[in-house]
Amino acid sequence: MNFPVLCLYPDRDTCAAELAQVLGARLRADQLAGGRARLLLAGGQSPLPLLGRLAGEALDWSRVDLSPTDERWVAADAASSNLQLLRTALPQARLLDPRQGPTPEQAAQAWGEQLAGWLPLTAVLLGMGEDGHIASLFPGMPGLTAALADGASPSALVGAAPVAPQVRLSSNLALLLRSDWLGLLVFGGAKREVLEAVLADQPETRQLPVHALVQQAGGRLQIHWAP
Ligand SMILES: O=C1O[C@H](COP(=O)(O)O)[C@@H](O)[C@H](O)[C@H]1O
Repeated sequence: MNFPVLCLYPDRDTCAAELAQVLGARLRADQLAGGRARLLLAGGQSPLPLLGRLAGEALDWSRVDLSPTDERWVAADAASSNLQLLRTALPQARLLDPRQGPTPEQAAQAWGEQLAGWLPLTAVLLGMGEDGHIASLFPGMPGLTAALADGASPSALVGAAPVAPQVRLSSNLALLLRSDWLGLLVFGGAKREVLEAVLADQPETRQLPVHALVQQAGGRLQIHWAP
């Protein structure tokens, strides 16, 4: 396996500023090439310092297609909605709501089909939980093996979180990997310990979704970490 690229920063603001520039440059390049830029961003807390800075990048946001990497099955405007997080920070982007159907299964199917039409993506920025989950692919959840399978068709699925809101929608790993730029944003000491164990291929980490990400993406993955 080629090792992921590790980018270590002294603090979260420095990390966010650097990432905003990197992502802005990627999105601009696809727009200058005459197309639309296509971006998937993690939800949760970690992207917060990044999003405001990203909004300040000189881009034609109306030509950026944006979707969360995963979503909680809550109202689109709920405080815990990943879409709401993105909509608040980047209102001018063309946002794709993962709620593309009346049930989680129907929504995941239709959302996955729309995302598959965006491939290859310009950039994907993932987050990670302390339990080693990425997007809404949680350790031990039903359907995890298929969701992480190398060579699966890019799609979306219904995920199951151990904490509320438990019903999730998530891109599968194959879809997340179909990106010209792939990053993992990780803050804090506890998550760093998880990552170091994964990078050392310690046996107890081999069932973790982030382990599958590291193994399958290898040197294409950039890990951005700050305390
Ligand atoms: O539930 C989720 O968790 C992860 C990690 O979130 P964080 O708050 O610890 O940064 C996130 O990447 C994912 O998109 C989200 O739905």
